[in-house]
Amino acid sequence: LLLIQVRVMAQDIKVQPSPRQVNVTGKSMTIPVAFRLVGEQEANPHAIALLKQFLGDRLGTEGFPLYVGEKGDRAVRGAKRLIPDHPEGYYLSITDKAIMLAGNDERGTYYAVRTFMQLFHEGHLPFVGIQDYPDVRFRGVVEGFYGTPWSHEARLRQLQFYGENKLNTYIYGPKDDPFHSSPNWRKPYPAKEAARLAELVKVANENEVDFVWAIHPGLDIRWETSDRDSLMAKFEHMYDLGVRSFAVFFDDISGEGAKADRQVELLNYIDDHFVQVKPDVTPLIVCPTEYNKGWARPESGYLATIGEKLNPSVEVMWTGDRVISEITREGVEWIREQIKRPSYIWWNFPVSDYVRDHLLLGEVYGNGKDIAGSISGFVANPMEWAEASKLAIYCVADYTWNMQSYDRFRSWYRAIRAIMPENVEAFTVFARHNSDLGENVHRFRREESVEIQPVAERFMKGYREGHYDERDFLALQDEFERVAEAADLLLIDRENEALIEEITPWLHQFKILGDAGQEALAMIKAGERGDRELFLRKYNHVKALRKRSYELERQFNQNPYQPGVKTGTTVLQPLVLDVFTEATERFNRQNGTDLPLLADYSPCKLTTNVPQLEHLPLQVYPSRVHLTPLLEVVKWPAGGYLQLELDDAYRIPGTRLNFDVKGDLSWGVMEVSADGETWQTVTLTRDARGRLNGKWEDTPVKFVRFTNTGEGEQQVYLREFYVVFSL
Ligand SMILES: CNC(=O)C[C@@H]1[C@H](O)[C@H](O)[C@@H](CO)N1CCCc1ccc(F)cc1
Repeated sequence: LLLIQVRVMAQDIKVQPSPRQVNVTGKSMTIPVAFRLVGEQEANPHAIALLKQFLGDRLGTEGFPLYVGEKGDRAVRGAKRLIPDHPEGYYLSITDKAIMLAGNDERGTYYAVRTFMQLFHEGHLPFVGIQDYPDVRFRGVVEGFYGTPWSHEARLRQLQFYGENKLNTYIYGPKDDPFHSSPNWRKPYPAKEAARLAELVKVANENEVDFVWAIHPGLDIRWETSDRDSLMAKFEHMYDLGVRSFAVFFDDISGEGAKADRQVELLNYIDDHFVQVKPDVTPLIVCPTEYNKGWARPESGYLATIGEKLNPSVEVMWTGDRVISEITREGVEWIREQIKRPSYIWWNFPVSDYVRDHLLLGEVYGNGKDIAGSISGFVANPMEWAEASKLAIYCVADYTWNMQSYDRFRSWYRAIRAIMPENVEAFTVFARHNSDLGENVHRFRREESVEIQPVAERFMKGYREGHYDERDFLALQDEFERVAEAADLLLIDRENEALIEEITPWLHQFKILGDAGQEALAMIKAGERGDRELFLRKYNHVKALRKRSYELERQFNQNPYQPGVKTGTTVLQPLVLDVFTEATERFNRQNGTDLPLLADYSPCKLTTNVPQLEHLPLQVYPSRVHLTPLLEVVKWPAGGYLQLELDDAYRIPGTRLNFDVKGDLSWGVMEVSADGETWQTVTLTRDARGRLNGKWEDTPVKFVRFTNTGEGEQQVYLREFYVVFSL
């Protein structure tokens, strides 16, 4: 055995999550050609399986001694006092005599193996002593978002990823899975789905992950024994499939199902008659109806009831001060008082089901490093894009294992290297400019384009004042070039095809952004040189790119909430628009031309002869246009019409208007036209709330109009008027 003494420093120990206590001697050895495994019979079989898979045929009965086991096992009895006395803790030592991987429990041994695997570095193993254990007991992911549930394959990849990064919890609770929520929560899974769940449980066990099956009965549960028995039967069914961890979600419900004392009665029953009687089921988890401070009503006594009456062994989830919020020390201490136990954090990030046109690829930051003492768990609610969510999940793994050492940038950068090792630079550029949410209902925002933002701001200010710094111009040009390059490199990337498939629409949008940025900057130079022909070329190119961008928005990621594909919305997109507008206005002034601005470009124009509607602003989205509601009464004269002209011919999968009038609307007619000459009537049907709905699926049309064909003036409230259009 050649003991080449290669100097190894502590920082060379590249273990993620960061171990708590690492002692290096500064020396290392070449990797033994063979290892003699001691302890196979007693050690955690998943740890042994992982070792065998990793070391292959180098692991046998001859060679360098490798002791593996849990506290109390013969193979590691020498390390007894060195193993941290914490759940999932482990002691790892590598010396020139032997290697020892000793867990405080089975999972600790598994984590010792995971750390051991990361110590192999360029043909060497450092002589090291590590004592390590996690800050947070339950760490992982809750698949709890609205939208398309993850695929089976995506889930299998997730479980593998959690095993690699010492996450121990995956909670299955996709809002849109009918067998998780109403009405089919009462039904057993059909054979095919059942088999898939059983496979997930198996793979979760192999990766030392608790597969938690959650049920969401609150929308239609009846507080009587029949439904209680249905729920118990469903849990038994899941137990038979191998599930050993259970949750009940009472979030996003109202009415009967939201009553605290009824919920507590059911939860205590499940705890007493199922969880506590089974030999191997982990603590029951509940997501309360009042799951954030913003929604907590002290007068309702909801949280007080939970705190006082719910069995202490039941874990209670919490999203923080608001639905989407950073988790602070003050916040977790407040809720701990209310529920009389540490809270089990459900962190609503990187979930994007309320900003579906955005990808949230930014750093994980804003949560306290001093909250471990007041929480029992921390699970992240991810995006419907499983692979893209791994960036944030990786950082959550670092943060929850060792909070004090958590470094938001270092972790994020390592996440990128772990997920896209062959395209780190390109993916870093892409992730940097796809991290903020834009305006949203929860008012939750994230940093974006942090490095280039000050350059962009300083440049635009200088440009407007007539004296920008050429270095800023060049820095922006360089950034837009990197954007375009990154998009093309990632589009042909084959190392993580599942990820590229998820983000391809955004990569196309990113490429357009990179090109548009370069061309908008080129407009400035052409304008300065008085080169009209070049200016017009660049002008037309940017307009064409803008149109391409709109077309992508209407084609990809269509959903009823935030359809389309947004990228770089916080700094780069506004910069392109500002540069284009400023350069075009200057050109128009210098040349007496009237080149329209991009801002004028809208896929929809409104014309009307109803005075009050003349300047009505439109809320234009990639695939629908809303008229801004009016509070005052609209006097709609006979023959009065309102017309929307689209920029292209589209089908109309849906149109809705709500004039809030009691009587019928026989005086009005909705029509569509392809050419503005010949019109066809759209049949409108009134729904339960008095709204008129219609659609046009025949030949695509460019015009939609609503006319008062009656004899006299009508008085209406413009509550709602929108048109959804699709290619
Ligand atoms: C802990 N449970 C939740 O967070 C429930 C839901 C889903 O999990 C969803 O993924 C997440 C973020 O969008 N929550 C938002 C729900 C907000 C909302 C619900 C009803 C409203 F009326 C308004 C907002």
